[in-house]
Amino acid sequence: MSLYYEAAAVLTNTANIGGSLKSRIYNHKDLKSSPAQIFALVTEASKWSAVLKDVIEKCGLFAEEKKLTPILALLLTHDLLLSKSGVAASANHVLKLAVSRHRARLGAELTKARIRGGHSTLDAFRAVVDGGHLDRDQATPEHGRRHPRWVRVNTLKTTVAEELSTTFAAYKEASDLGEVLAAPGISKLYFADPTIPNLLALPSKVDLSKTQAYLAGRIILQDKASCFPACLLDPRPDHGDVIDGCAAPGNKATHLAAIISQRSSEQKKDTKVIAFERDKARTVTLAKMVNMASADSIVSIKGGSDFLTAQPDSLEFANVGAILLDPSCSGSGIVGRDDTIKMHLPEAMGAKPKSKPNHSKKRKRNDNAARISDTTLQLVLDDSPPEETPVIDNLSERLSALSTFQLRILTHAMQFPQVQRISYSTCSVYCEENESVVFQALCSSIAQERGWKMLDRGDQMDGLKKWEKRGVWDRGELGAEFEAIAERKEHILDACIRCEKGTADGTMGFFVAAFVRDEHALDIQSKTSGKMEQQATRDDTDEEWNGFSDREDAELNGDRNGNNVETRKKSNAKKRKVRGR
Ligand SMILES: C[S@@+](CC[C@H](N)C(=O)[O-])C[C@H]1O[C@@H](n2cnc3c(N)ncnc32)[C@H](O)[C@@H]1O
Repeated sequence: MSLYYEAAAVLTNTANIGGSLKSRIYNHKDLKSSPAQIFALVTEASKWSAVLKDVIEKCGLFAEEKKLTPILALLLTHDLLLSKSGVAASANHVLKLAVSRHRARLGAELTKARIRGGHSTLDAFRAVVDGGHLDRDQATPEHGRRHPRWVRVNTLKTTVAEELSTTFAAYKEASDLGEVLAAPGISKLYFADPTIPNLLALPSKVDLSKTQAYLAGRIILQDKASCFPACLLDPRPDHGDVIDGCAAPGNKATHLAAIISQRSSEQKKDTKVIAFERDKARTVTLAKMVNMASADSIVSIKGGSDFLTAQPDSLEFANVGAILLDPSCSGSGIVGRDDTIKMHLPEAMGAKPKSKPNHSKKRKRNDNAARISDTTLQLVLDDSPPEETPVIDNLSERLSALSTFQLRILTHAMQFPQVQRISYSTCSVYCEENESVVFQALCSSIAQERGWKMLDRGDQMDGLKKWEKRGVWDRGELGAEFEAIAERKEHILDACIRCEKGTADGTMGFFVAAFVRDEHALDIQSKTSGKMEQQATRDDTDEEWNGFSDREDAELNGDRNGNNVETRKKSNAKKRKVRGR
């Protein structure tokens, strides 16, 4: 099969592989042409498609060439007029003949388009197309405002200065985020984010997926809002280990690792991130990401493990002082991706295209990678793992189930005796999953008993303190169930942080809040546990010791404080009756 038939088959997805352009090409086992050649042909032709559609239609190609489909006509016309090596087929190949017969008329139409656009030469025209300036429509996503390509520099492996002088050496510094948002999608511009350290904003369509920095895990593609939780949690060496309760694909876990590593080395402490992930398949992605980010020595993965079954009193977590929770949510804040290619397909005058690509009926539910209409074909370029998949069906039912689960996981985290800080985040725009969960958690018996309160705005890291979008309450008067916090409502909302999608901030829709323990409550607890510990040790001397079981052996190995495991286990069991909701 020729290069053109194969490229058209990839675009119409006849092999039913689905997913992004890259996965359709690179996961296709039977291609005769080189995948790189097909990828280059499709992406180059898409850049020119707004011009070529016009050229082909004005030339009336379909009236004479009945065998050409719109996609084939576009790909062949591209190579005939714009590729240095011309159409990649033998001189008498049926496809080559179908377009080369019309070379003069097609060429004349391209010249007219060039002159109409005010480009003096084909090279000048090419520079404009390559710069992404041609098609405003192509540069602007459906939600109206452009979304930057956010890049977190992984300080476990490199520094911002090093990346600016290598990966981004050809990039110019923008004066503000607005300049990045207004620039054509593939412009070489960057803006260093003032809120989050080591974060850069680039124009939306800059493709970094083939750069050494991306392939080696020196840079991580992570939305600005998704960087808020680790910064708000602000883990310090004296907090001890940190749990990430819902970790895959691993953006926040690797971000935590980077922050911890920087601070531990400053203070020579050896802290780690314990990353829970319930889903086995997503655990594989998490492990890959942790490895790629060189975070293996800091992040310990508990794959296929439900955080809700983690025992707060277990010795394994005795050194845990902070927990990051980013549980499953409705995903309603997720922004549609901008890294798509769009092909404008030619039509015969007054007629529909002869061969329509695979229609949406055949698409899998929730497959956002490809969208097809009669005149345009749109495909996501590559498959970076999403943090969350948006809920589409039965939203109100799902919101109720999600918020129940979110509250459960948050109050579970509040039960860990040594934990001093918790961050709670969602990529949801709904109050039910955000402020409402925070209010309910603060009113829970465990929060009251353990002295959990909000991390006040004034105590948040500098960039987040200055962030203007704060919590909102759109559910009217607070009911009796919130009596315990009614007086502090505004104060609590001011401690919550929101990001809105489709604004000049360039973020997705997001929510994050952090909780800390009242110093007084911590004091009381440590005195109480000290007394209980002494009592438990006295009790233990009266009991017969039967040696360690396998599980206890494992726990012994995990006891980083070198304490007697039996003593600790028994005393822990007596310490407290944990109460959640
Ligand atoms: C929103 S995603 C987390 C994104 C991640 N924090 C990041 O930044 O890359 C939620 C993840 O939590 C996992 N999850 C949900 N409930 C869980 C539980 N009870 N215990 C552990 N993982 C859970 C889901 O499988 C999913 O991978």
